[in-house]
Amino acid sequence: MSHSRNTSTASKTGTGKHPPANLKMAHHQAPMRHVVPDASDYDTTHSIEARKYLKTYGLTPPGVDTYEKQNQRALAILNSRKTPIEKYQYLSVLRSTNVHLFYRLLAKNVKELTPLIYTPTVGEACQRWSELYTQPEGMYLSFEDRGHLHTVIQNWPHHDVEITVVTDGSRILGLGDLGVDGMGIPVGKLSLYTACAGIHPLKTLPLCLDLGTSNKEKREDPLYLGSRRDKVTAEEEKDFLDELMAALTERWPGIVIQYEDFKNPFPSLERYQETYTMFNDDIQGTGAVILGGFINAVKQSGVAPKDQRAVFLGAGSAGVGVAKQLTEFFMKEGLSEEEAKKRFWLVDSQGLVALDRGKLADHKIYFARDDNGGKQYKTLEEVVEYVKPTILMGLSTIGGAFTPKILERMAELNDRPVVFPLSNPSSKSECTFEEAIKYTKGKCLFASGSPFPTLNHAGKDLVPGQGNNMYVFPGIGLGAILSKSVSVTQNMIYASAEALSTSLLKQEIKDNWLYPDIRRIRDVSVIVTAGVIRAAQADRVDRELALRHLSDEDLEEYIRNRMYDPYIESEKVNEEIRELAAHVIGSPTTVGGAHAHQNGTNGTARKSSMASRPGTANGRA
Ligand SMILES: NC(=O)C1=CN([C@@H]2O[C@H](COP(=O)(O)OP(=O)(O)OC[C@H]3O[C@@H](n4cnc5c(N)ncnc54)[C@H](O)[C@@H]3O)[C@@H](O)[C@H]2O)C=CC1
Ligand SMILES: CC(=O)C(=O)O
Ligand SMILES: [Mg+2]
Repeated sequence: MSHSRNTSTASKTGTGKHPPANLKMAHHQAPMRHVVPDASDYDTTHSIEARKYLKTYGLTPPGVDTYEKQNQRALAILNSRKTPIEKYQYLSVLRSTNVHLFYRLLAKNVKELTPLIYTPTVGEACQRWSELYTQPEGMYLSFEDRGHLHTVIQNWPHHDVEITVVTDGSRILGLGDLGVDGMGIPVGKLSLYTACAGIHPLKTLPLCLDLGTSNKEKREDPLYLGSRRDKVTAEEEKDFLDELMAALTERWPGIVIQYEDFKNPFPSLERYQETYTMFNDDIQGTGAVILGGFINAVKQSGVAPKDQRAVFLGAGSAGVGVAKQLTEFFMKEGLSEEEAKKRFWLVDSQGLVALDRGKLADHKIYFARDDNGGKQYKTLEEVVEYVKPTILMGLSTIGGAFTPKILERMAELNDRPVVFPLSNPSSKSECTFEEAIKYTKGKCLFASGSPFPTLNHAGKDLVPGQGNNMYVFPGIGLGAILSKSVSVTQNMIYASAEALSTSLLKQEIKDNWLYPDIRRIRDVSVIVTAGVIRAAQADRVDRELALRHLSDEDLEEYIRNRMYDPYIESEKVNEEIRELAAHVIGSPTTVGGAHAHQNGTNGTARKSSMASRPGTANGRA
């Protein structure tokens, strides 16, 4: 697993200017490490002297790879795997056996690989987690562990965790309650934290809570690896989470905690958001990412906020989270709160959410309509006819719910209808990009939760936007970590959306994109992180006060320099050898008792190819 028992190369020996005392060598003594190698120590790019130093010499084939060759081999193996789930499995093995190679590969192929480690493939991986389980990739805490969570958490082998993504598996994407099989989500989200925001992989903790499952099929599946109990009550969950939050922050006081894919996450957000450095990705991250794209959509559609009419299919955590975030935007654009919230019509499995419909869940009341004249609108089609929306959002988990008829109607009603089918994975998307383009005759402003391929329409290549919280959560988390925020405020969330909306290049704007190219995600995450840090400062929740005095440019540079880079990480072992060699008088190139060889093209002075490149966002509009 990527979180192997041994600490990283860096933490074993230190990477500061002076080698630790126990590694200082007397004359003629060979430098050597007296620790068990960890998985990435077997990297085939390591030089011969590095292998001797790491005591992995003879344990890998004798040839020394270049990064390029190694990438090529890994890609060829990946491409030879036929199905997405087989590719997912190969990538999981790679992350466990050579974490830096995994992230080098991901960095170079982020657009191609993200759908394999994240939505949509992670959905199937979760559905089949117990069937396919081969290796530990995170931490599981069970309801039976209550009272002892603090002790169990001590078993996590890494001492410096900065961020955790925690789920109880009760609403995994649009796939329902998958119990502990939901572990794929924290693993996938944290891989994106590392790839997109450069949080060191060993500082991330994927966490899955086994609080039982309401999924009978799982409970009766002989291979299922969770407890067979039904879902615990809301009260029991609350007590468990109270203990969890205390235990996590006791072991790692600065930890940022991201809640993910809980069936009803509103109570925990309300309970912890001011006390802990936490946020809920499905409510807040999704709200922010959709606002970020929506700000750009408004510019293109030219419809003023007061004239917008938004119909949402789905009134759960994501639906309400997005509607709340857009409400805040409308208010900043000059509408009163009452006027702003009246721009929204939410539809759930019972139809239009209206006050006179009967008892409503607490989180739906804010947007419940009181102007429906006693009439209940049961279907989306009826609501579209009644509201005549400018915006159609899908956060319902119902694949295909945006029917050809509804899409055609949106195009009749608007010059540029906003159509965002945001449910995941692809099978749950309310429509495909192809359907949206076909039935709106290419008029719609489109973003989907899961990726769809580029299309040619009327002789023009159209690129679908991906309205997925992956554009913001890495920056929200990194911003909270670097600013050492005591909490994640609403202004920090809003700032992530605004920053995202400004991250497009001139060409991307010219091409009518709503979101930046995913291949630039690290640059985008720097911009989002900077926005989040500035908001933390404005709210005075930051504790890294020195950052307040940095110019915007210096702040971005500061962020870049703190991002994990898998190339630099792999070079650390060479750095250590150089430092040690400098202390071995008369044998600067003699390591492990053997004569040193040159390490091919992987020169130790190699510059990062990912981060630390100031000015990469120069073309930004
Ligand atoms: N694109 C993105 O970044 C994100 C997408 N999502 C997706 O949004 C979807 C919903 O997530 P949550 O809101 O957290 O789930 P949730 O379970 O809290 O809400 C689902 C909502 O859909 C409604 N619904 C269910 N069946 C329906 C039907 N037949 N007709 C109309 N409405 C129906 C439910 O009544 C509920 O209001 C999921 O598919 C999830 O993957 C969630 C977070 C982020
Ligand atoms: C993207 C995401 O967080 C979800 O679908 O739940
Ligand atoms: Mg989610």
